[in-house]
Amino acid sequence: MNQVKTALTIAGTDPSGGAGIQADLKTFQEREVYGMSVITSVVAQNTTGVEAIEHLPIDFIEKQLHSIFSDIYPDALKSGMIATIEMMELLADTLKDKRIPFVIDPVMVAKSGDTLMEEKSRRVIRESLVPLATVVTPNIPETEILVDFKVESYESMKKAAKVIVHELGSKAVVIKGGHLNGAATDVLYDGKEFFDFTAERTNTKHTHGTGCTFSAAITAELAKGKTMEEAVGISKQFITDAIQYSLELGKGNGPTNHWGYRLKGVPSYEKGE
Ligand SMILES: Nc1ncnc2c1ncn2[C@@H]1O[C@H](COP(=O)(O)OP(=O)(O)O)[C@@H](O)[C@H]1O
Ligand SMILES: Cc1ncc(COP(=O)(O)O)c(N)n1
Repeated sequence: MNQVKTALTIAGTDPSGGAGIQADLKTFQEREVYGMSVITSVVAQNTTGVEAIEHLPIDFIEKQLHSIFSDIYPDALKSGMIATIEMMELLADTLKDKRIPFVIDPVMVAKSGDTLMEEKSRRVIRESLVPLATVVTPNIPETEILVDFKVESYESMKKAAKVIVHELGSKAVVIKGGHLNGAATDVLYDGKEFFDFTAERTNTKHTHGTGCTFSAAITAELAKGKTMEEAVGISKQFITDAIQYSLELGKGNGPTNHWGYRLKGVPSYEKGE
């Protein structure tokens, strides 16, 4: 039997199941890697927004990390909601000598507009975590905070990508164009070359958890040993299908559909429409 690959997510929770740890674990399962999780913050949220946030004590996050790394060593890991400077420092300290792919989704603000990362931590992530990343996956507003200039066009995405790799020190970056108009184009830069990943924009408000799902898919593919270009390509297709078949659940912005890719080519009456 082939040895199963393992992936770890270090992030906050979403009890409604569309974003955060829950989205990551569903994605790991769909991408056929064994999923593990370390919870940083427990978030009372749903498709309409965030009601309350409780950060776990820092020594308890440390204990969870110890439980993982002393037992089932992951083949790749990702971080999502890392709200405080103490959490960033703990993570940096834990990961600095570990030679496994590390995907950072620099989650700052939820789609609902609620803050998920303390204001004062937003700049600290640049110095503490980004230099350790194999790849960072910011959306446009997060990119603007990382690079300190406006990103409103494809050319400025490329300029920001260069800053994130050459000045902030990440090995690679994928800047997600979900927040711009027109086609959904993401730009991967690996320090040498640019690669574009473009998909038709789906006209839907049900995009809760898109960033989490996309970065979890990249993590799973890197765990399997795919190259960065392959991992991003597979994950782009995965998230495009998940958005195309997103779910009208809840009263706000519904979640993406983690098994969307399985519905392609399936007659509509079997899709439950
Ligand atoms: N309406 C859409 N149709 C197709 N792809 C989309 C749409 N919105 C976002 N995407 C894609 O989903 C992924 C996540 O991007 P984005 O929504 O910008 O992240 P975040 O959740 O961090 O804000 C990217 O690949 C982006 O291009
Ligand atoms: C715990 C947690 N992590 C991340 C997001 C961002 O998800 P999105 O911006 O796609 O709603 C979220 N809502 N909750």
